[in-house]
Amino acid sequence: MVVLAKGELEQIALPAAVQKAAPPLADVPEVDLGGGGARVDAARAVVAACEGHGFFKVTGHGVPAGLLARVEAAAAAFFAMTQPEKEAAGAVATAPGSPFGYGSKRIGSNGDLGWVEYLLLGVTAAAPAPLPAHGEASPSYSSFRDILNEYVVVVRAMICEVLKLMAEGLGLKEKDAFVRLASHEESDSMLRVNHYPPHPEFKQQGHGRLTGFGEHTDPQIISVLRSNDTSGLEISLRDGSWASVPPDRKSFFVNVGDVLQVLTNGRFRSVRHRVMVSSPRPRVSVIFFAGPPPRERLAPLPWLVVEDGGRRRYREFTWREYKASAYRTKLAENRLCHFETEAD
Ligand SMILES: O=C(O)CCC(=O)C(=O)O
Ligand SMILES: [Fe+2]
Repeated sequence: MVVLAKGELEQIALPAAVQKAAPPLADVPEVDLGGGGARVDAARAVVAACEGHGFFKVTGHGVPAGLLARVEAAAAAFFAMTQPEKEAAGAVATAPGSPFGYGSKRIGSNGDLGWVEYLLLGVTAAAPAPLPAHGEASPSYSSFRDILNEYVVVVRAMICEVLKLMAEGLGLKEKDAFVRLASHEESDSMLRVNHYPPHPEFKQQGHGRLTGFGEHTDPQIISVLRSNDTSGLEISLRDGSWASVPPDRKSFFVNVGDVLQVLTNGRFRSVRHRVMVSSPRPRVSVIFFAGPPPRERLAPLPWLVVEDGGRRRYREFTWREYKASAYRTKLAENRLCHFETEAD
């Protein structure tokens, strides 16, 4: 269970002005991967969604419901362990000083706080066991890791399919422009399992909503999220207002990340999102962040620069450089602005 000190609670509880619940997102864009329609239509739908909200729902993905249920149950069992057990299990999954492992309330190392606890794991492209194995890990972490390994393999396959559709929909000659980054053997991907404990009773003090995970964009290429049926995810719309995403445990949700915004020269939108906690039920989410290899040089794709009238909106940088820059900033900061080119 997450326990908060008094000062921390003040940071996580929201000021009265933002206590009002965000309205539900009326038109969640949906892409059916099930082969029901023409491939060209799915490719067009993916591109339209990435240009619009930078966010869409994936149905017809073929990931067995039984696997999703096992992941959810194993995550719930992991977070139901005692605090010392979680810390011990999370610590054996990582080397000291790394961002990976179990964390509670503190999101990253720059002072961001949230009503959340999580397990963050590095994922390599080497199948079939992408997550680290440790002989001395606790039994509950070992079985959780095995289930997550299975999950990573099927979700990565789905991500590759989505990335191919994006290139097709954009009419790129290089059909593997995106997928080669996520399937490269050195791809720097991560898996985060988030647990938002039920909202504690703070009503007497006037706190109705807490920040679960503060607003941010995801730095990678794309992130693919699956959650239980508890709401909380909100996305920022182009007019700056927030909309809550109705949960759907049968589907996946895809966020465009910063890298994809750069590769598409700003045509796709890296979506700002956050998680608000107001439910008496816990929220459990699992997010796969598909990142490029650390040494990969990232820049707008030439064809998309031509289509944009020759204006190149971002300078070239490596993923390693971008990550180093991102880790120095607070969650909510705009990180891409440091890599923008001057407007003519
Ligand atoms: O837990 C969620 O539903 C989303 C969290 C998130 O945006 C993240 O971990 O990057
Ligand atoms: Fe995120």
